[in-house]
Amino acid sequence: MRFEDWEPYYTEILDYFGFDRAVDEDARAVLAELLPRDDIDTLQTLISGKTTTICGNAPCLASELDRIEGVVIAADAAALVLHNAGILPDAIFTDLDGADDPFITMNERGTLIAIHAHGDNMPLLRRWVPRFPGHLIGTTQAAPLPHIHNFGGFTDGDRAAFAADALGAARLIFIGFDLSDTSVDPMKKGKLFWARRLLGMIGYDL
Ligand SMILES: Nc1ncnc2c1ncn2[C@@H]1O[C@H](COP(=O)(O)OP(=O)(O)OP(=O)(O)O)[C@@H](O)[C@H]1O
Ligand SMILES: Nc1nc2c(c(=O)[nH]1)N=C(CO)CN2
Repeated sequence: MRFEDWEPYYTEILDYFGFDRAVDEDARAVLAELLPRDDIDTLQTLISGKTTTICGNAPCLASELDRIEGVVIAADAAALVLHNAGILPDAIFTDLDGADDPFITMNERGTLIAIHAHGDNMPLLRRWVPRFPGHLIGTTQAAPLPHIHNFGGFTDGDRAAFAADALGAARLIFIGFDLSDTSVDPMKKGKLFWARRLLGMIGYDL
């Protein structure tokens, strides 16, 4: 998705949550400075033309692992559920608030980490980015830079779906998505509302 097409949704999201665009841009600069490489070609080769399963972190995830097909992308802490089940995801999309040491192990073993910069995760960027030894890309929800990508999408799960769609996945399968989850706090409820709305834009009514 071109940034001009994403920007009206981004502006609405900023208003909805009271986030500050300038701070997102500061985070983007921090990530651009910290990121040692851009493995977008690796991610594109992985996904292009393939069935891709996007794993969200709803409580139902563990019981839906038998639906996995093709390339496996985990949204943030969904990667830990996969790791505990002995499944190595091909990629993890994360703003790092669910990151834990197994992310490093998985990255060492070949999992590409797509690290998202936003106004509320600069300390996490500084703590985690230098620790990843393997394939990495950087993402932003603000305007992209040459090596910091914006495929559209907001939460880790829907951002992963937007990226897979943009990189030419043949078909997306969603597991671990419960966008009507009532067990979540009000902030998360708002994020899941946006995840549903944005996924609808690219043809997935969850
Ligand atoms: N019921 C759910 N609870 C949590 N995540 C869900 C749910 N349904 C779908 N997801 C997707 O799983 C992703 C990963 O969730 P997780 O709680 O690990 O990440 P998070 O970083 O805390 O979430 P967020 O991206 O909303 O900040 C979410 O970004 C969301 O897209
Ligand atoms: N500024 C800001 N941006 C975000 C945030 C967040 O908490 N703050 N969370 C996200 C993932 O859900 C995506 N983008």
